[in-house]
Amino acid sequence: MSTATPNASSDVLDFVVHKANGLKGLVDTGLQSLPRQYIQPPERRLHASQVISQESIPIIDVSNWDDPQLVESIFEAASKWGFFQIINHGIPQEILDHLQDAAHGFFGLPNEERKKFWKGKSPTDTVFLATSFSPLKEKVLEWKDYLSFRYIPGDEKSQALWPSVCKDPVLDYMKRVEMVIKKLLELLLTKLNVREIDKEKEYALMGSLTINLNYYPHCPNPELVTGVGCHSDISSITVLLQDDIGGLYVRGIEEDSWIHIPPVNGALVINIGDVLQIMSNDQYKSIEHRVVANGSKNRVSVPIFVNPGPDALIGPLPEVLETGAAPRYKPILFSDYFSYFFSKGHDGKNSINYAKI
Ligand SMILES: COc1cc(/C=C/C(=O)SCCNC(=O)CCNC(=O)[C@H](O)C(C)(C)COP(=O)(O)OP(=O)(O)OC[C@H]2O[C@@H](n3cnc4c(N)ncnc43)[C@H](O)[C@@H]2OP(=O)(O)O)ccc1O
Ligand SMILES: O=C(O)CCC(=O)C(=O)O
Ligand SMILES: [Fe+2]
Repeated sequence: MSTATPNASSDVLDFVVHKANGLKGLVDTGLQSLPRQYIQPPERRLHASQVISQESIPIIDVSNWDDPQLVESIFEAASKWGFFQIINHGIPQEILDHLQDAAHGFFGLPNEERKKFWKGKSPTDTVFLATSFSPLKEKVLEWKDYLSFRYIPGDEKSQALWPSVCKDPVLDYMKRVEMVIKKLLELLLTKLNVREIDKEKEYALMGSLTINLNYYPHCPNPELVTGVGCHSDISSITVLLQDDIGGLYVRGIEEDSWIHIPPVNGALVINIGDVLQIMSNDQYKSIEHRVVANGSKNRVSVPIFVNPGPDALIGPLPEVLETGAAPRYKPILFSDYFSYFFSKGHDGKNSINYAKI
């Protein structure tokens, strides 16, 4: 059944957020032109002149985790770019393909089926469907819906309530990717003089895993909107699977320059988040990135936010300060940082100032 496209600004917010139709529901009304609610001011759009093609972020082969050169390559990429792609990580292509199919499968469900999982209505708090970033707090909405899962290994009771179209693909992926996350964190921490990740450090680095299925529907005027605005992640690291459409840009070293992260079949994009920048006292960089919308294709991407547990206290690691370096951040409770992050629209790298001394 088709529904009329809402047009007044308040109708759009009501239809998309309060009536739980999401952006996908809006696009499915047969949207011909862009509602005002989604039009970004010019200074928040990415212009072709800002994109540089001479630079690229590293692609790192991780087939041998014990290779001494690997730790150096990861250290360099995490310190300089804050972003890199990994290949030959051992997760079968079939598992990655099923995950992307699951994202399309969920967002292809009838509106009434998707709505059952809307934030605040979902049958379990370990999965919810949402839109944009902080839709009641931001000035302009982002061109994105997402289905978010909190992954707790062995939590079969709540996982039984996950949408059946994506439950198994998400769980199969999570079981395989956990080892990759642990290896990456081990290598990153080795270069910070941490010899062993004990239980306390493990909780601070990866005490909570969130996996999102992001859905960016095709857009009638992609140049006027933003898929995801300029931001850095708050995670320790983020592990992202993107499809073959492209659209993810990372801030370059030159003033106001942006570098495209090209889709590489089977690769995972890894980025350092604010938590690891803070723990490393700025040795590692959590770099701003953004996503542009596409005029003809529906893009999916699947980030895993490797986050601290909510009551972890985050600050520069003692091992990092052993050199006598002055701490640049004060200890913060991760749950406070999380709430602060979502209390406003995306605003580049400003969130980390919350923790700065
Ligand atoms: C997305 O880009 C990201 C994400 C990240 C994330 C990293 C992560 O680790 S988690 C990813 C999943 N996201 C979340 O878990 C955050 C979800 N939001 C919240 O938990 C809360 O909104 C809050 C941040 C704690 C703020 O709470 P509060 O101020 O009390 O506001 P609420 O009561 O929750 O909301 C009011 C009202 O709005 C509805 N609502 C809020 N957000 C959304 C949304 N995105 N979509 C749809 N609806 C939303 C909410 O349900 C309430 O509705 P009522 O009908 O009950 O009034 C890292 C980097 C990135 O770029
Ligand atoms: O969709 C993407 O490529 C990246 C999304 C992202 O940056 C995020 O969800 O934090
Ligand atoms: Fe991000």
